[in-house]
Amino acid sequence: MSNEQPKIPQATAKRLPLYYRFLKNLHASGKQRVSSAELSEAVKVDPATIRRDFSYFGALGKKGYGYNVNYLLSFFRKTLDQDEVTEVALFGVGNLGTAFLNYNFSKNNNTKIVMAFDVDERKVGTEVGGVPVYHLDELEDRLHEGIPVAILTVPAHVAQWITDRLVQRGIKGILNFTPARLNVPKHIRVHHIDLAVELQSLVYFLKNYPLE
Ligand SMILES: NC(=O)c1ccc[n+]([C@@H]2O[C@H](COP(=O)([O-])OP(=O)(O)OC[C@H]3O[C@@H](n4cnc5c(N)ncnc54)[C@H](O)[C@@H]3O)[C@@H](O)[C@H]2O)c1
Repeated sequence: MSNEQPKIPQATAKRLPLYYRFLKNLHASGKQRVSSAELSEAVKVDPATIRRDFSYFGALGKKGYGYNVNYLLSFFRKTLDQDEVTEVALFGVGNLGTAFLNYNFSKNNNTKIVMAFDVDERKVGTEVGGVPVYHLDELEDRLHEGIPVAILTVPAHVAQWITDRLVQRGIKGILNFTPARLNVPKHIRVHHIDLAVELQSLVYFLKNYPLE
């Protein structure tokens, strides 16, 4: 993100990709403006929050007019660095890893998995979803400074070992799908994703906070 951008709260920043995707579709269908009520319906965020979020972007909706789609899109593009692709490396081309490589975040065009690593000789040297799979032994040679993010879809028992090597190589962020809790220096950001926890949480909310 460029330094000229105003600082926006983290909660707002998290909603940006949601807004961005919806506005891109609106733009593609030829719409010039959108109301906070329409946006709210589409992205499931309440209109008051949308108005507050958008005020950080310098977009003040006009009564009876709504927001200018082009203005918002160009703001989001700059803020999300859509023009600058962040390259990502993936570790572990198994069930989960293969699915990610085939998907390759095509809807979210500012990130791209550019290489993958595995130790299985049947996978090394192949391409999955157009992404080359290298042997883990090649990590230090292949992983260069231009790749700040890694996705871990390896067995849990090798996760910390690979993480230590990634840290040595200057990685900045790790998306961890393994159940292992990773130890990293303070300046490295780890996001842990656990589908079981997400599912449990959904079931809990269904039971305790039924909608309508
Ligand atoms: N977070 C979640 O919600 C969630 C859901 C399912 C699975 N998982 C976890 O994700 C991970 C992957 O699951 P999966 O079902 O794809 O497993 P998998 O066994 O299908 O795939 C693991 C892959 O890692 C490779 N591998 C093994 N050791 C390696 C190493 N040292 N370096 C690089 N690659 C190595 C294997 O060859 C294999 O291709 C596991 O840790 C699993 O517990 C997480």
